[in-house]
Amino acid sequence: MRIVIAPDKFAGTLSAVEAAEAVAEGWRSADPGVQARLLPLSDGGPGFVEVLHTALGGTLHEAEVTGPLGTPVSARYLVSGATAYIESAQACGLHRVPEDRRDPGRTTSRGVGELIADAVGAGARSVVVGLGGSSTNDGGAGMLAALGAEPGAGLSGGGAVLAGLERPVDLAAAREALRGVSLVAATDVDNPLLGLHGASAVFGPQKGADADQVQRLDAALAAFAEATDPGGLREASGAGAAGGLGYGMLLIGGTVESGVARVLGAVGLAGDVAAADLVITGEGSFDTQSLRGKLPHGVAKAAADQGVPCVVLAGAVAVGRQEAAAAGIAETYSLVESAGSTEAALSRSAEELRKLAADVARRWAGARSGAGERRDD
Ligand SMILES: Nc1ncnc2c1ncn2[C@@H]1O[C@H](COP(=O)(O)OP(=O)(O)O)[C@@H](O)[C@H]1O
Ligand SMILES: O=C(O)[C@@H](CO)OP(=O)(O)O
Repeated sequence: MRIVIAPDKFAGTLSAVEAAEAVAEGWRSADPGVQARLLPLSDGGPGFVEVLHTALGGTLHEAEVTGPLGTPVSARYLVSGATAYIESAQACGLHRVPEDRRDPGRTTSRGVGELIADAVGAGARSVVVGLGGSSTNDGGAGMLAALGAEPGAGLSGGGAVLAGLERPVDLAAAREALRGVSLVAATDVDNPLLGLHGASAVFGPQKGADADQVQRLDAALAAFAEATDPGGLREASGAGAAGGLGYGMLLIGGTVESGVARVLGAVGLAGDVAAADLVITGEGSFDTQSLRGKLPHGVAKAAADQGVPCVVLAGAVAVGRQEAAAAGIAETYSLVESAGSTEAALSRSAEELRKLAADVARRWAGARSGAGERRDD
């Protein structure tokens, strides 16, 4: 039996690499003859650099940059050929901010701009920035300031102070810094910058904003949009990704591309799927969002395109059997169910994922030999 194990991270408990390894170990324990191809994946959020490095090789560069709260953090980006892959969450991710200090009015994306400048300085002609898992809501203002936008000081203090911007922001130096460089925002978030579906309203609460702060942050981003772009970039799909970092990148000539498509293409998923009997994917929470372009959906589609069955092993599953089947997913399995409780699934995630994978392996082995029966959980 040949299987491809291609999960996203289980946010908060397992990186994509750890999840893939746990599934492989569990499966092998029940089916030692299995040929397993491990392809841990990312949609541009946390894990982006690690999974691309695993798949592509290349050189990791380390840089000390401004963290989300203004203190330095160490971040790594990948250089493969003339392309640099930057993971914005390494510079300004939510996981970088202790829970009691979460405040999307204060956090800055400045470190992302410092990483872009570092990569361009190292000779990159193409810079792909993975967006997601951010702690920020500053429209990419900090990133732009690090690349030379003025007034720099007014742009690096987080999202809230943007409300006080009194004159147009001068983007000439930031655009000049990227002359001749292709800049790509890799994300599968299609939200605009502002309003009901914008960065503040949709992603502000997970970063610590209450309803009042969401309103204030949205107004501050509107002031930033007035000071930066009289045109329609604020409406663009993906402008609202990573607290508006998508918008900031669009302002300096960036384009938005699907992070899932970028990663699946870079790791060559289609070729591995074609040679497999079964594809396994997964993530922390497999819900209706997952069926709207998130990573497991992309993997399931790649499997369906080649007529290979796909199963999902997730922390929690909130997708019905029919919905999953319509997305080309044969079976879904939940760690919360197999471990017996959310607490157990969260606290013993690797061990429980190994056990679940072994159980699924026995069912598939049984089904293949005609002696067993598969069922959807
Ligand atoms: N081991 C686990 N067991 C159960 N649920 C998990 C586990 N790990 C993560 N989760 C759930 O998944 C959620 C994150 O969802 P995930 O799909 O990984 O990320 P995102 O939605 O940011 O892409 C967490 O908030 C948590 O509720
Ligand atoms: O960083 C963020 O603001 C959001 C959207 O880009 O990320 P995630 O989808 O990982 O919650």
